Amino acid sequence: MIILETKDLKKYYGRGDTAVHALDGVDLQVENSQFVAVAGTSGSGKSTLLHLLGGLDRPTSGTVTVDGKEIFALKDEELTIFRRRKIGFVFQNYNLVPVLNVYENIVLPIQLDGNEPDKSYVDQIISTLGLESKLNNLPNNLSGGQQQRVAIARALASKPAIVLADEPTGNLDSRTSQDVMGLLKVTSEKFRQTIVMITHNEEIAQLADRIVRIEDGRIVGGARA
Ligand SMILES: Nc1ncnc2c1ncn2[C@@H]1O[C@H](COP(=O)(O)OP(=O)(O)OP(=O)(O)O)[C@@H](O)[C@H]1O
Repeated sequence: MIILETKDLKKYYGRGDTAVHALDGVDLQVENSQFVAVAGTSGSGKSTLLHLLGGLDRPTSGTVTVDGKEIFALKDEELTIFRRRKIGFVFQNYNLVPVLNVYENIVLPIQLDGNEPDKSYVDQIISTLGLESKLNNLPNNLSGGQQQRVAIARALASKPAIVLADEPTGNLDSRTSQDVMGLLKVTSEKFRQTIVMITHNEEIAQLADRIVRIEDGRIVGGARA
């Protein structure tokens, strides 16, 4: 089943002759429970693509369909709710709330949506990511790799349709990067979680199930599921 699809997706910054064609007609399909890396050099359009897949920005033209819903047909408020329910984000700089402990951070998006966490599912995620002994810690007392594991747990906990990861190992040393990548792969398999990760690092990209290559705002390899 296709869980994520873009059609002729374009994002231009500016107008006329000086416009930057950050994305220039992207057609992409991602199968449910796949772990996909989007790889490309700096300025190729990776962040622009990820922002559009997550509904954080609107395209110049084209569509993004997540779990059967064309997201840019939604009004801003509807899109905010859809994003909270259907998309988990993992950022390079973790984006944890410093005054909340690890457990509170993990269940925060579920509570913000007015729901109770599925305790057994959250417990499975916590144990898979090896965070059982850290649940009462504040993020500042954790290493970078541990903080990123918390961010991954938070992204997974609400069972989103897709997890979008923006250079998730960008702030980590190479050994910790390998650990975090291994955990992303394990969680994708164990929880049948679709993950789309952007990276400029070829070694990191190689650990995904599939590599989509982007150059100058166009997909040049791996576009089809
Ligand atoms: N807000 C903006 N205004 C104007 N141009 C932009 C804006 N955001 C991105 N761009 C341009 O769009 C192109 C694609 O940028 P994008 O950030 O998507 O690339 P990237 O592959 O994520 O790069 P990096 O790996 O360096 O983060 C680049 O030429 C960039 O300069």
